[in-house]
Amino acid sequence: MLEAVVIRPCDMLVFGGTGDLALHKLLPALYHLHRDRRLPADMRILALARKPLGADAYRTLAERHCRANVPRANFDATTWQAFAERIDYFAMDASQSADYGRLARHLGNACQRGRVYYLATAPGLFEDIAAHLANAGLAGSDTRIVLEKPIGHSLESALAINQAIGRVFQESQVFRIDHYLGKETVQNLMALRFANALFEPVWRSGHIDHVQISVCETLGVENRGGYYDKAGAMRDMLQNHLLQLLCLVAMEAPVRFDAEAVRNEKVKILEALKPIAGFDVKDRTVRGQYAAGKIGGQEVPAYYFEKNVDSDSDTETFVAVHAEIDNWRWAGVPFYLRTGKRMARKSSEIVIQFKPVPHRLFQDGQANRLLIRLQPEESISLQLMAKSPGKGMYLAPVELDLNLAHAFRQKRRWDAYERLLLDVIEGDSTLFMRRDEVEAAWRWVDPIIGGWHAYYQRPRPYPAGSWGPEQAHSLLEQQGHAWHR
Ligand SMILES: NC(=O)C1=CN([C@@H]2O[C@H](COP(=O)(O)OP(=O)(O)OC[C@H]3O[C@@H](n4cnc5c(N)ncnc54)[C@H](OP(=O)(O)O)[C@@H]3O)[C@@H](O)[C@H]2O)C=CC1
Ligand SMILES: O=C1O[C@H](COP(=O)(O)O)[C@@H](O)[C@H](O)[C@H]1O
Repeated sequence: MLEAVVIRPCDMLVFGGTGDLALHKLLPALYHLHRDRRLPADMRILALARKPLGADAYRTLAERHCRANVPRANFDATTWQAFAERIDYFAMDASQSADYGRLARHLGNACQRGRVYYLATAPGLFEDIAAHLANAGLAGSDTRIVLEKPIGHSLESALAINQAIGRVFQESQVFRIDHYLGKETVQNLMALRFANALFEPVWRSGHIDHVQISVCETLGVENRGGYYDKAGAMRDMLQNHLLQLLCLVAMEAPVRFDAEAVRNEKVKILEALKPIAGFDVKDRTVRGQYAAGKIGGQEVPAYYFEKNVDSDSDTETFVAVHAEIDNWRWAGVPFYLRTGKRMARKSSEIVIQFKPVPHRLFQDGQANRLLIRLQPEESISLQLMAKSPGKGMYLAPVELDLNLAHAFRQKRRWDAYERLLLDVIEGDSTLFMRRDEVEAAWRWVDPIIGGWHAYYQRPRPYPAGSWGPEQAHSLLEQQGHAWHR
């Protein structure tokens, strides 16, 4: 079992402090934790990036983004002032070793304190940052490092990053973050499966017809075109978030709820994924790219007109995969995964479609369905068949609803990053990806990307505001299934 290393008092250094992630997600999450008195009282936050900014200018930038990203009712000037006193900024080029000497001098006595390094930068910088921190004597046993996804862009690059990080930090100091694991409903999926006796007997191929995991966004690539055009939906979303969701649906019950036990079970699922390579790639995957269309009544441009995107780009903004898990529990059960940008509605959900009853007594019966909704609202509902009132046995589906926001309405819903940042500070890596998980995920994804190149086909266009390319529907129709709406 991993020992959680207590590193208080500790500071947090955010590489990429001027970036989209730091300003939109990390600082608002830290603000909320500060407001709820969850942060160590003397914890300082040092944002790092190349942009030459003074600490005050950075605090002004941070305040603007926190005001925009924290619900109005939770933001007040007094709390902000106290939070802002924790924040400092240091301009440096993270790829230059000389800048780490300057950083050590800037930290001064704070060098004696524990530190969390949050790498909110492109993965291309991870190896340099780890090596330079070590050379500058800034990577002792009282430090932790948080790596944002995607870890690399292929198995080879992920191995190189993991090795470089492993040369400097013990695995127990490394936190590979996947913010989907911090979402309440995702953790509720584990509670549902492993704290209720009801589901386990039917949670298997004998009773489950198929599983759908969909993460549909209405957003385009916003101001992240430069990064996204090199990544695409497969590396940006499916390799990490969707495969993590699949693991939580499919894994065996861990013997304990701790980092090693949970991650041991997840990695078994990733290793049991049936390889998709060669010709199978054509039959079992669909890639798409959004064309011009309308979202919420507004005209939006095609992907290749987005800022910092190549005008001839063949990057996919949509991907759908028919996956299978080669183990006793799941043999023969299709797992359909789908994610895309600029789709008809923001909706992230997991659908567990049960098989029909073995012998039909009534005319109009439908098989049961469990719907786990992550976004926009969090809910879990089980569709059952019930008799419609009146004469005759006429059946209709009814929902047994667990509205989580309503059930726990007295409690503030935490953003995923709040929960995960606190876990890092407290040294709990249960909801973070272990090195072998990341590598197993790339081992499965790489041949699919390889197949796309080998049997080259441009991504199928789909109008912005639709549910993806037609071929994504055929992928399920071939098996007698359809995407849940
Ligand atoms: N944005 C999001 O919602 C999410 C992002 N992620 C991941 O987080 C990471 C960062 O994403 P995002 O914030 O969107 O990216 P951005 O491009 O918005 O930010 C990159 C940051 O890195 C800094 N940076 C770049 N090069 C250097 C350098 N040589 N030295 C020091 N700082 C540098 C930039 O500042 P400057 O140019 O001033 O140096 C900037 O602060 C990516 O890996 C992404 O996949 C993960 C989940 C969600
Ligand atoms: O990691 C990422 O996630 C977001 C979607 O996150 P969500 O919590 O809003 O569902 C996605 O937009 C982004 O491209 C990706 O890098």
